[in-house]
Amino acid sequence: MTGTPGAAATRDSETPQRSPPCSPSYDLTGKVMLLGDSGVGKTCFLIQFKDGAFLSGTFIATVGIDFRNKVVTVDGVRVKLQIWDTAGQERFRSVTHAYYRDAQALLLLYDITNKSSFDNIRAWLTEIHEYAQRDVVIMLLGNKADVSSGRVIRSEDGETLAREYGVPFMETSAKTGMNVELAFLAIAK
Ligand SMILES: Nc1nc2c(ncn2[C@@H]2O[C@H](COP(=O)(O)OP(=O)(O)OP(=O)(O)O)[C@@H](O)[C@H]2O)c(=O)[nH]1
Repeated sequence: MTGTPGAAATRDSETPQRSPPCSPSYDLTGKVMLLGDSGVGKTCFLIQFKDGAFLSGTFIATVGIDFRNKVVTVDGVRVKLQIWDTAGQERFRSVTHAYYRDAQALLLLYDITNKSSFDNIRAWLTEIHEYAQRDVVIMLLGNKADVSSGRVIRSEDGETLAREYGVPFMETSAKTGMNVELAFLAIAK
């Protein structure tokens, strides 16, 4: 096939060397969703990744769904991540389910200071298996790892649960930025 000018989808799949001069500043695109109970830190996690900032203070729950783009470079390939930040509240579940199907990767968060957010991970995984693509990449994240005194979920508990479901795991902090970029880079691979 000859290259059609303006066909972004075609250019996205090409290597950087083969891109025409007016190509977009990325080679591939990927859709990532942030999932987990309300208050686990999904919005803060996304803001930390996108802007390197932490929103402290009043907690404003996400309504429905929102997204941001960020280009990352993985093994020399520029990947534009379209990151969907979902509302954790139950009442928005039917809205967010509609977006699962398009996601190539899911970051599933719990809060290490909140036991129910950890206990609900099994229910989240059930929903994921029901609504997402079969080959979706999933990573489990124990967020708020900067809070040492309020910790109720041990790192080993996160590891054990992740092993049971065959998904990678790490602890993160949207506050300090610990492992935030690493998590996105790992799923972008
Ligand atoms: N100490 C600490 N606090 C955090 C961290 N991440 C988020 N928070 C706080 O946790 C609260 C909830 O964060 P959000 O990012 O709004 O939570 P969410 O998961 O997006 O919530 P919904 O939009 O309702 O689904 C806010 O008060 C944040 O400041 C973190 O890594 N460490």
